[in-house]
Amino acid sequence: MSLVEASGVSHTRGSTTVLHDISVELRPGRLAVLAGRSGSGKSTLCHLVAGVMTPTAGTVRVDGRPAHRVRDWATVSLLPQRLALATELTVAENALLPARIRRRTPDPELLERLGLAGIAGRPVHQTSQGEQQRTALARALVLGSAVAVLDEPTGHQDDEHVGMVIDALKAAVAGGTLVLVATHDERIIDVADDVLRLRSGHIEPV
Ligand SMILES: Nc1ncnc2c1ncn2[C@@H]1O[C@H](COP(=O)(O)OP(=O)(O)OP(=O)(O)O)[C@@H](O)[C@H]1O
Repeated sequence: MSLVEASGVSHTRGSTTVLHDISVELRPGRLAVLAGRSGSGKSTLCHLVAGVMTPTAGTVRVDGRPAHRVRDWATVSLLPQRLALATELTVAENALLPARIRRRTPDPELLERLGLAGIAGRPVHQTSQGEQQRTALARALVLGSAVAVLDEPTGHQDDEHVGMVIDALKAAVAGGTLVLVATHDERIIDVADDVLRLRSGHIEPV
């Protein structure tokens, strides 16, 4: 059964149509990659699946509901390119916030897995960009959401930390999450279950 279903989706930003008639179905427990050059429409499609934008035409459904109506982190979480962390709060406070709000016990290994355990108590404004990106990634994974939408999760990571990020993605998939990653990082594309290639807003035929 598909968890994310986009049907006939087109999207216009300003005066430009940036996605053209996209139809895809994605199942739970998969690592799905949106690959494509800069400007091909990856972030836009991520935002539509995460429900923070609504398509100009067509429908995006998550678990049978219009994506923009979901608004529940346990159903769809998002790692945006602009991380939207609370910089006065600590790494752990940011990463674990969704669990705290829902009174859920977070996976005790999550911060360790992402190399954040040693800086868990440090305010985010005293951390590097790569650390901040992994903090926002932990926040997207902490609830074991049905769908985790991750926009360029390795954009600020060195090789060692790319390995950690990939391990965290695999752990989420093993737990049943549909992980949807926008990336041009071949190291993630290599381990993906499904690869959707975007070119100028069109899905390329496989
Ligand atoms: N706020 C905006 N207003 C108008 N056009 C936009 C806006 N944001 C993005 N676009 C345009 O939409 C198209 C798709 O952008 P998008 O950010 O989805 O691409 P992307 O594949 O994620 O790129 P990148 O890898 O650089 O993040 C691009 O042509 C871009 O110029």
